[in-house]
Amino acid sequence: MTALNKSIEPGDSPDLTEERASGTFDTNAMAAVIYGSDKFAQRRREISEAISKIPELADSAPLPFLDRFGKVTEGSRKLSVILENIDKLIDPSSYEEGLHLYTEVMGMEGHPLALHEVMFIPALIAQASDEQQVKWLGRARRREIIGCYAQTEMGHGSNLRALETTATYSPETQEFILHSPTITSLKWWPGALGKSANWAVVVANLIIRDKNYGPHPFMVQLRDEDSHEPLPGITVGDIGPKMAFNGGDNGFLGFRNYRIPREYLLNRHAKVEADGRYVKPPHAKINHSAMIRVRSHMATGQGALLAHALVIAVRYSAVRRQGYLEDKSREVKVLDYQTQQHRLFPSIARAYAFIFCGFETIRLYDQLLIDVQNGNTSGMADLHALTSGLKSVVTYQTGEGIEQARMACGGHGYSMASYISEIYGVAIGGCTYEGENMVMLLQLGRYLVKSIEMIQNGKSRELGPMVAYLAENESEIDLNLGPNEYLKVFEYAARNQTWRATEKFQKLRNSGMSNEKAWNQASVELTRASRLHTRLYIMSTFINHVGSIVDQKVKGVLIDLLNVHVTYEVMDIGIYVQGLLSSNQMDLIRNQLYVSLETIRPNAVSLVDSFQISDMQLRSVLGRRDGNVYENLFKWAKSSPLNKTDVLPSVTQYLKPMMEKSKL
Ligand SMILES: CCCCC/C=C\C/C=C\C/C=C\C/C=C\C/C=C/C(=O)SCCNC(=O)CCNC(=O)[C@H](O)C(C)(C)COP(=O)(O)OP(=O)(O)OC[C@H]1O[C@@H](n2cnc3c(N)ncnc32)[C@H](O)[C@@H]1OP(=O)(O)O
Ligand SMILES: Cc1cc2nc3c(=O)[nH]c(=O)nc-3n(C[C@H](O)[C@H](O)[C@H](O)COP(=O)(O)OP(=O)(O)OC[C@H]3O[C@@H](n4cnc5c(N)ncnc54)[C@H](O)[C@@H]3O)c2cc1C
Repeated sequence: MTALNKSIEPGDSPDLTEERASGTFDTNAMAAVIYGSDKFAQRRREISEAISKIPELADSAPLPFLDRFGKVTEGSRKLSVILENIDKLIDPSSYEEGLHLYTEVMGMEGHPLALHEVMFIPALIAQASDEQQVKWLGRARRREIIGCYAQTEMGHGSNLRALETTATYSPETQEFILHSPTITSLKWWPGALGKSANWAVVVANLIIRDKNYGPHPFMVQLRDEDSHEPLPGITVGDIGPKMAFNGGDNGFLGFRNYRIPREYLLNRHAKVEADGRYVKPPHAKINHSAMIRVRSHMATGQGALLAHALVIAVRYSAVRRQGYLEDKSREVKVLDYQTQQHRLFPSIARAYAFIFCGFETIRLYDQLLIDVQNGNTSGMADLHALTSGLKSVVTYQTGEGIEQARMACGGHGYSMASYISEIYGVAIGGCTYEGENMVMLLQLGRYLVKSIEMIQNGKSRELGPMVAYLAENESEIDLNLGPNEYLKVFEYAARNQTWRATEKFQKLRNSGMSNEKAWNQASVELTRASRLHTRLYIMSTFINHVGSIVDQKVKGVLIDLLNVHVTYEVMDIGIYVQGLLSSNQMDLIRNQLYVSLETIRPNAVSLVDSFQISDMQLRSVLGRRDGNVYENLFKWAKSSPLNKTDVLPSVTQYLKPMMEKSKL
């Protein structure tokens, strides 16, 4: 009989082999569910295999031992090896295959093409006219040029209306004149802007005859295509080291009356005619589309980051032995402690939930893109609200889950040999980029308040399907019936909190307070409503996705995981359901959670193996597939540059003289 867990190999740690043997489902079948199809899951494995056969694609040293300069150079070196071999590795027309290739080889510390693929090309697809796409999209896709997305400034990121960079139209020359009037107007943060990109989509205020038409996207050449030197009128550079992404060159950019042709305004939606006449776009916020796209992809992206940390922590917890349970003759795997399971298993459930929820959100985005290209912008507000809440909740919970995974690895979790701190730094960047989380929760809050106002005005029937529950009355809850009942508990919590927050806002406003002040004083309550609404969406997409799975063994274990999810989530929001659930019912749910942790235990390693993240991609000594942690930890430490010599120059120069002096 072939093993159900496809990861068992001779030479593996017996502890991990034992875990893999206890798995009740085929990990390849689960990978097919995680990656959307058996075909793509298989392609991922083939690509990883092909990568492993090209030694130049491996890191030249463990990345944590490289300095900033080394990391940036390493990214570019590997990129050139990828591009030499690309036809051997992937189908270059497949975006997903490309993403897997980059993730595996380049890792998560940033590289020159990250923003080119994630924002620059998508911005051209969504915002450039057909003619402009002929001019630039092919060049970008062939990587003749490297692009980035330059919107945020030193002084303003969240409040786009206050951006200071101007693009003033000159009808005489039919050019836009880009200018950075102040220090705070310098573009600041855009990935790959500092040293790599030679072109950028720049967001600047469009000014025609002294009238400001607000932020618009412009295609701007930054550097000479031969020498790569910045063009006259451009000041550009790297913003320095960051919490993570240190292989990337987030940059600054300033313009000194820098001229670009009229045709360089990305004009699929808004146009400026030769005489300076402005043609309005079909929706005022259409220029935000590149952000909506990334936010739509963030649930799967963050789910994958959480998965990385959990692969490390769960595998390590199955080989780490510390303390005793009943058998005093052998120390126990730390994964057998209930506290360890409680720390890790709800996060496994969340990683799966984020990935499944991401599928649905990407589907909604792809549909919106088609609709918008056909002139129908009616779905924009709904998706904006949904993705604003979603990016905020998944990034925050991913950060929480990764930090718990680090602590679950004890002291070795704190070492860069675990690589968890790098994953953490990358993940929590998501709490800030693509809209600071509080700001985005408040965007969803606006939408929820408007929904309540529709109900108050007798327009419940006009509510979209995702907010229809706000108009319902609560019903009795029978918690023995399974996940759908837990969904009702969440609906109760989200509905109650949304009404309370809205009523607080309205009461303050009706008391004579200005709209803005009332909004500010209700804003913490509003963000709470947004989080509950979003967690309800995540739970409902998880339930729907599991319902659609055909493989019965895979479905069985996902139902077990869903039980971990729904019971953990409801316990976590206990304060919001006090009016609905009795203390006996809360005790019942708590016990169901503990039972579900035990149920999932034999499948824990197989569930994380199913993410099929190769050792190369994981870059973690603790998370190695074979579980041979200790000998490799020692090897890793010995490879530290500090260990190249037994006596460091700093000792000879400073410590020795100090000790000698003290002897006198
Ligand atoms: C396959 C792709 C992979 C994706 C990545 C996946 C995983 C990540 C892993 C690795 C990633 C690697 C690299 C990427 C790393 C970093 C990239 C980062 C890039 C950036 O950060 S780019 C800069 C992002 N900046 C922001 O997000 C700014 C945030 N601020 C805003 O968006 C806006 O200012 C605002 C808060 C939305 C407000 O907008 P504003 O124009 O001022 O509007 P208001 O006047 O306040 O509101 C008016 C009205 O308009 C509605 N509105 C706003 N936006 C939209 C929209 N997009 N669509 C529809 N409607 C919108 C708003 O709701 C208001 O409506 P009302 O009816 O209430 O009036
Ligand atoms: C890793 C990384 C990569 C990035 N990549 C890019 C990129 O490629 N291109 C690009 O253009 N930008 C990029 N950015 C910039 C990023 O988009 C912004 O930093 C982000 O949008 C937040 O804006 P801010 O920095 O102005 O934060 P601020 O708005 O200054 O936030 C500071 C605090 O103020 C609060 N706050 C602000 N406004 C409000 C409000 N209205 N109500 C309540 N609270 C508020 C926030 O909640 C936060 O607590 C990147 C940032 C990072 C960290």
